Amino acid sequence: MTDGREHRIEVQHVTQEFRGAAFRSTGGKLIAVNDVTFALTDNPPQIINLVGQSGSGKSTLARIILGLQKPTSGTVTFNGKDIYRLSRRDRAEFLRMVQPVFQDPYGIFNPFYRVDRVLWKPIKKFGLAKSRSQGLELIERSLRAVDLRPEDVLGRYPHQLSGGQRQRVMLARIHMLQPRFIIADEPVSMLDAAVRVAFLNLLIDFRDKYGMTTLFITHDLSTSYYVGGEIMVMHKGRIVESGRVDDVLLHPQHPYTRTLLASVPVPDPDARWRDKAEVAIEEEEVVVESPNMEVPNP
Ligand SMILES: Nc1ncnc2c1ncn2[C@@H]1O[C@H](COP(=O)(O)OP(=O)(O)OP(=O)(O)O)[C@@H](O)[C@H]1O
Repeated sequence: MTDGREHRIEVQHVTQEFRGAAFRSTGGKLIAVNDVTFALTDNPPQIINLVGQSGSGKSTLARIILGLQKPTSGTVTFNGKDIYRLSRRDRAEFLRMVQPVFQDPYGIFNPFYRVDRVLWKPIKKFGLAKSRSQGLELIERSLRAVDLRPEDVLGRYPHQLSGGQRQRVMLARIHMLQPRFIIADEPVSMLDAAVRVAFLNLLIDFRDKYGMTTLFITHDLSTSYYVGGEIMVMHKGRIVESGRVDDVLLHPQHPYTRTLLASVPVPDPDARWRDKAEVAIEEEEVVVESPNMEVPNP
């Protein structure tokens, strides 16, 4: 649970270059992330969308923020400390407080083990329970919090669950850990529309009930429109436009944002999806008082 203080991730002038023969046409290197600066805070908690087409650098940036890939230059700090130079103790705190959700968590599940293992691991690693029965109680509570019935999940192997159930198990894990930040990289792109909405509602719930801030990475503008909040548009490694979702999507300023919007397929005439999107944005306007991102002009 939150300790009442503000937690902050600062991404400052982060650049990631990749070098290799594959990039011969661009001088032997590719700048996947180009001088990106912004801050995430859990005060107030919110969902910040990071959108851009395939190859724009979103996943690379996510990996850098998660501490999985040290950038070529620039820094990422968590509560003021460089995440690539943390002490053992601070790193343990960072690993608990900043949790990933990936496109398909299948890679995180070992196909030879029951899914229970993914839920027991954080309990052991972070000492979340004093006894087996307390651990089981925590697991069951977290599964129910993400609308999964423990009896439908526990004791099963990953392939025996649907993609939506596997993603919810990852959210149950997050519910147990109560991190301050979720870095969600295309978490719903493999889910069908109904399951997708349910997953997005849980992220919104996590923000409202537990004060978690999510960096929500997607190439799909309609999901950004649904979750609302803030949005950053990424193009060729740079953040080219940012602001509130409704402002940016309804009144795009940057030509790339306009192109992205123009490439959105005509929406499915599913009136419920549309209605919910509008309601979500109206609610956002009440909940979020001020933007908490600082993004430089391109
Ligand atoms: N390890 C790597 N080595 C070389 N090039 C890489 C590496 N990782 C990513 N890239 C390149 O960096 C660019 C940005 O990739 P990245 O995966 O961050 O984009 P993305 O916006 O997340 O795209 P997608 O939505 O398709 O995942 C791409 O051109 C990609 O090919």
